[in-house]
Amino acid sequence: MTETVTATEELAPAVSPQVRGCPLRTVPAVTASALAGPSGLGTSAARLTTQFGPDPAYAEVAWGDGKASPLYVPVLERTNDALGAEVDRRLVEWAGDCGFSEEEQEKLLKAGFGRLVMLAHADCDDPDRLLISAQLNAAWWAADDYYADDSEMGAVPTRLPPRLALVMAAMDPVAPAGEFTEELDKALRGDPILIALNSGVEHLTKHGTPSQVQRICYATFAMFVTWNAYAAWRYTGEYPPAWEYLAARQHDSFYTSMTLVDAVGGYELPANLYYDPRVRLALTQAGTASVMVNDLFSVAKDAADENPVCNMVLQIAADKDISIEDATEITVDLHNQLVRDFEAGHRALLAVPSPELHRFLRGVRAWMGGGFEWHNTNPRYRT
Ligand SMILES: CC(C)=CCC/C(C)=C(\C)COP(=O)(O)OP(=O)(O)O
Repeated sequence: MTETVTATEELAPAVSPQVRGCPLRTVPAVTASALAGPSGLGTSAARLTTQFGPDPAYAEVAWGDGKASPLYVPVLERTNDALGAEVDRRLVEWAGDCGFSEEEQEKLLKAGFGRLVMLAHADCDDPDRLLISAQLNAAWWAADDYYADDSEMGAVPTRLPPRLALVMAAMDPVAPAGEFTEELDKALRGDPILIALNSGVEHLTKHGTPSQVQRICYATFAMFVTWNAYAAWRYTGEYPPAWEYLAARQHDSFYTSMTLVDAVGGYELPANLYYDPRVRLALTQAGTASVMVNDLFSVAKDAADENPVCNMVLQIAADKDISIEDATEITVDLHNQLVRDFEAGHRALLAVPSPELHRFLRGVRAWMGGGFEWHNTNPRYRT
């Protein structure tokens, strides 16, 4: 049984838990240490870092065209081009079976989601298990592009919520309901994205536990609430301030991808450890940091859409009326702080006697390193 740190034990002194008289549940002090100065669970870990020097698992790395400040990222743990190419080959074959056109299959191959998962899931050499992650990531990305973000690919803000409701039905089977089931099945078989998500979950079901499968479903459904918020913002043209976008982004992040770390690795982090507030915090830090990398690389693409896509750099530039370059620097700082907070939280969690937890957190760290490498070398983000 894991020791659980309660919110009240860990209240951050600099963050008021009272807003208009309502007590707020706050995060454990691992992150709060960054806001409130040295106190709490993460502090001794942070001191260890200063005492023994920098952790060699992380480095400051130049990115993009090299003009902005470096990103502090976990070092890449594994690269294996042949393995990445094999996962990509299987992924494209599967995409054809799902009904994606040849042109779409070619785009998929170019995006290199097989390479992404080869870089990110450094503890797995099995192309079939890696394929689970490639399928789900490719399908999430396809839903994001075709339904949510890309107007040229058919994304329409007012159509997004009902489309996402059908995606949920594709991932999490609806109970049989007589005559209504027939029409639902027809709809679920009529769209390659729905077929892909259904098939990706089915593949995961063969290798993962019921708890892992539902974990992935519910992380995806939480992500969809954020997508609906973006759709409302883009429809009304009333874009959110950076703080509100960042809060929403927490549930629309590579946290969703990281939910697959143990299933792909062939083990299970038990649910009560996975959802321990300290672990949850570390995972949200890692997921948000990784998606800040995505925002940094996507600025030009996101700004170019006829309904500009929400992006941390763009929101900060608009909020503060500053240049993209200055907003980029603020986003780099935010990213680097999130990674350092993850690093401190990870170190503190090494005290928990669970080999699965240690493997999982290392896997999450590797995911961050692989995700960065993929973005930094991917044609999708070249302007
Ligand atoms: C892989 C995954 C969880 C996808 C869901 C949405 C997501 C977090 C991204 C695709 C990344 O965000 P964004 O939509 O800004 O990505 P692109 O800039 O379009 O690559």
